[in-house]
Amino acid sequence: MEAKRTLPKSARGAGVTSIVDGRGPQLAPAPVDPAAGNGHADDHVARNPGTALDLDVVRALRVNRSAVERRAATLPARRTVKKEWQAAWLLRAITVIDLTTLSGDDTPGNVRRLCAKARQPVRPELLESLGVAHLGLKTGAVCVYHAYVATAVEALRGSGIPVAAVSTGFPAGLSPLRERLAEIRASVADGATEIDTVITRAHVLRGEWEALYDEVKAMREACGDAHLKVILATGELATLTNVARASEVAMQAGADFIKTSTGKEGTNATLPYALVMCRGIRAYQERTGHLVGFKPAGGIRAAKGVLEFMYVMKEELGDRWLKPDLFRVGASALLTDIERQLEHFVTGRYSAAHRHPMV
Ligand SMILES: O=C[C@H](O)COP(=O)(O)O
Repeated sequence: MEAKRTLPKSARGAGVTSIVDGRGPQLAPAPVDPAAGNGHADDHVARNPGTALDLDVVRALRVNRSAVERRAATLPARRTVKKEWQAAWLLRAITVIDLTTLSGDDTPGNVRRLCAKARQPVRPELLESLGVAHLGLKTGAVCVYHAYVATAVEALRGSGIPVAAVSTGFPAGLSPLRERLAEIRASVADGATEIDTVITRAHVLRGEWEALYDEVKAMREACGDAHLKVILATGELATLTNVARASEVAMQAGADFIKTSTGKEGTNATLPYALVMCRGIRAYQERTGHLVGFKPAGGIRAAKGVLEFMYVMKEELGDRWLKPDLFRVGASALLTDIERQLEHFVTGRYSAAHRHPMV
């Protein structure tokens, strides 16, 4: 009979509470113990209250594109995780996925199936083989259009999985501000506890930082207790300096997370955008003491790809930013590849993607 592989004890283990720095060529395992931060309710940082708009800080930001691109190009080669450590990191990745469906042909049935997948992201027999069936692995959130918030809330009841809504005239965000704010309030009223909003890109392209600050601040107010993820649509902001400045303004205005993309831009999440935004988060924390989360989203479909974003988090912000309250990955199809990789780890064989349907 074929021997199945499992995770090493240290990657499974109760009591593993942080990702430990690897001294050798490999990273140490990511913790996959719920006590190490798989939970949602019990592991939240204090919210970023924002600050007054500080234009001196915003205007002083400049990004050297070629330096950032060089760093982004070397990062995946310098950091790799293999075999059982990779399986452990992929299990960790599942806990930060905002499992997303944002299609014109979404239906209540699709959304319910996606929610079932969020509750049980990996087939039970695979989790058994990996020795982690007891962990109650689930995704970070389910992310849908406002129209499906109530459906998702109902389907996820009792699971502890939050529902995130893309509100504010997603993806272009060009409807009148009062309508965008009303949409946020409606999503919160329907039970969304996380709101992903888009910004007016023209404010960034024209350097209208006060207008951007006021817009994000109004969105934060409309969210109430719901957490605000501000989508910058980085692929439409023209320069990395604009990405850095827009990140800073969004954080000053009270963003709980800054997020790269809607998934609908020509260029979505990339490592250079992630580097610039994570460095902005670090500088903001050093200056104000407030912690802001990061969410790369759009076009992240391969297990290898999500690991690269995790390396950025670990290198630029540290282990604290690898938990769901400060790190999410917005993705509609990534889970399929992660499950395939886990199956390969356990059985030595790849299965067809259609054996891991999302909906
Ligand atoms: O926020 C999430 C994105 O819209 C998902 O994009 P994706 O379909 O390319 O994974």
